[in-house]
Amino acid sequence: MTPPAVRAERLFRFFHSGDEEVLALRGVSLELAAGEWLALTGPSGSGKSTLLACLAGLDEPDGGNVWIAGRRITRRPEPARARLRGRHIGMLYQSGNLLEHLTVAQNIRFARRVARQPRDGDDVTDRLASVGLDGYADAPPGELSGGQAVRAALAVALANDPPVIIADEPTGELDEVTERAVLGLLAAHAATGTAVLVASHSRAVARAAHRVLRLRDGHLVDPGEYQGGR
Ligand SMILES: Nc1ncnc2c1ncn2[C@@H]1O[C@H](COP(=O)(O)OP(=O)(O)OP(=O)(O)O)[C@@H](O)[C@H]1O
Repeated sequence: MTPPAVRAERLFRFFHSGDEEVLALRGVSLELAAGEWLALTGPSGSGKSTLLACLAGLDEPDGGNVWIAGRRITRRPEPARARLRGRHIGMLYQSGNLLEHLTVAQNIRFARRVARQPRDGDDVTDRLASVGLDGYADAPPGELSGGQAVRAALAVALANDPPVIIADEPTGELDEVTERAVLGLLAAHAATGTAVLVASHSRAVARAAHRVLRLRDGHLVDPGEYQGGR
């Protein structure tokens, strides 16, 4: 049987802030199948970013484990986590994952280098066309509009052709029309078998996703109450 694209089992994460202990995740378990698009919602501070960081191996949970395509990414040294992330996960952030001193095309090629992808897939023309950015290969990120920057960031996140996309509030700064276009791109990727996990406050994201999970105070609220439509 094919393992889930993402599986998390009883994740705990604590932070110390002065004398206080913050329980950012309190036993979160979830599964995401290939081709499934999951929206993660919840109030500010409920643990969404912490959960995404633990799933992507950017942060190590204090308890529990995460498997990406059947491979455990937790309890491993950072280089091993980075290798798994490079091979299996595309990360998309609100603040963008573009290096300002490189052009859009150079950003994509650099992301492929980091993920140890072969050079023969370095032609970025198709990649830019697939996110609606034909003709922007030589543009520096600083000259892109907000919507174009998110599209470019998506092309960078997809540079390693990952089976899993993890996005933290990717449309937070976009107008409705541009947000819809970006959600359309994510939907298209889910339709080709990519697992998509998007943390967002946006109702449009929750409406577009196949399934909605809601975090509150570091744990998932009864999912039955929050099923979203396709
Ligand atoms: N590095 C850290 N050190 C201390 N506390 C932290 C750290 N990272 C997160 N927290 C705390 O953990 C809790 C969850 O934070 P997190 O950023 O995951 O929430 P969030 O749901 O993503 O919020 P938002 O929607 O505002 O981005 C918060 O109480 C936050 O203050």
